[in-house]
Amino acid sequence: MADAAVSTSSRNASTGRPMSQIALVNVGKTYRAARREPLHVLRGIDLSIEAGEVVGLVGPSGCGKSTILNIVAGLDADYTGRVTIQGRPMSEQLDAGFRVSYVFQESRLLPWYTIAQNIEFALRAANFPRSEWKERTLAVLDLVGLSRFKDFYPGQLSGGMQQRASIARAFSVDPDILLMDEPFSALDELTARKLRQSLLDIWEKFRSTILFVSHNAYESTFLADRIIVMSSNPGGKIAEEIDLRDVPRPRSYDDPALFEKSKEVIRVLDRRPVEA
Ligand SMILES: Nc1ncnc2c1ncn2[C@@H]1O[C@H](COP(=O)(O)OP(=O)(O)OP(=O)(O)O)[C@@H](O)[C@H]1O
Repeated sequence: MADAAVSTSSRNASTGRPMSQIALVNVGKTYRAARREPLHVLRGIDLSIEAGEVVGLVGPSGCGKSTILNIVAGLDADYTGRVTIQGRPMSEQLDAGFRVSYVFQESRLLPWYTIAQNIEFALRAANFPRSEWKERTLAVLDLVGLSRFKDFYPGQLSGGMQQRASIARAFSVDPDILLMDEPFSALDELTARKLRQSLLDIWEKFRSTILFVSHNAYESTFLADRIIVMSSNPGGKIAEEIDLRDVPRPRSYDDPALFEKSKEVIRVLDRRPVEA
């Protein structure tokens, strides 16, 4: 809609890129398969994520978290309702060059390319000039501690290293929106902690809008400004929002305030009152 067009004043101060507020309005999703009852996964979902905000989606298995990410990524266009980025239809914004990176639970690297070539592939797809590829590739591999492995093929790396490479690939294009589906769940806790911190360091610098899915209450509270807890009811309704904007950054896993918020997430997931 022209009246909601992105103006030059609404730009990210660090990157100069347009701001990327995401809104889902009355979004519904039904999976239909032959000889099966339709599965209504999402119904009436209203969700707004401010530009530069980090929002976590948590909820029981099968409640529709990945479905929401797929819709926001533009991978699933078969839904009802409206999804906008900065007030304009998402599909239009993606066509106009909004950069969305998606980190999945598994690395999804192209096995016939080296790690560096995988990242260059993403840079080419995002229209970065070839002259920038080498520097960007090395910079992101350095962030995830994989510089030495740039010429290795995915099959020559451990699962955790492959996942770090996929995170580097996502960061390489300076995404306006970063979507992550349990990105650290396959990693050992120490590596996961390092990568969460790297993610937040990059976010502090570039302020991408981040929407992630996690099953880990501590991870979610460490990363997020807000956590959206979804319920398992068939409508996939949003059960509660937990606000962490009052927990200062940089955060520490030892911060009692963070621990309290984690307990709150678990309480909502568990639907049990907090013990006095
Ligand atoms: N392509 C598909 N076709 C049919 N049903 C699907 C499809 N993708 C997902 N579903 C179903 O939709 C529901 C929601 O799936 P989704 O992956 O969004 O859940 P989730 O909350 O991310 O789950 P998890 O935490 O286990 O990853 C599940 O019951 C799933 O089986």
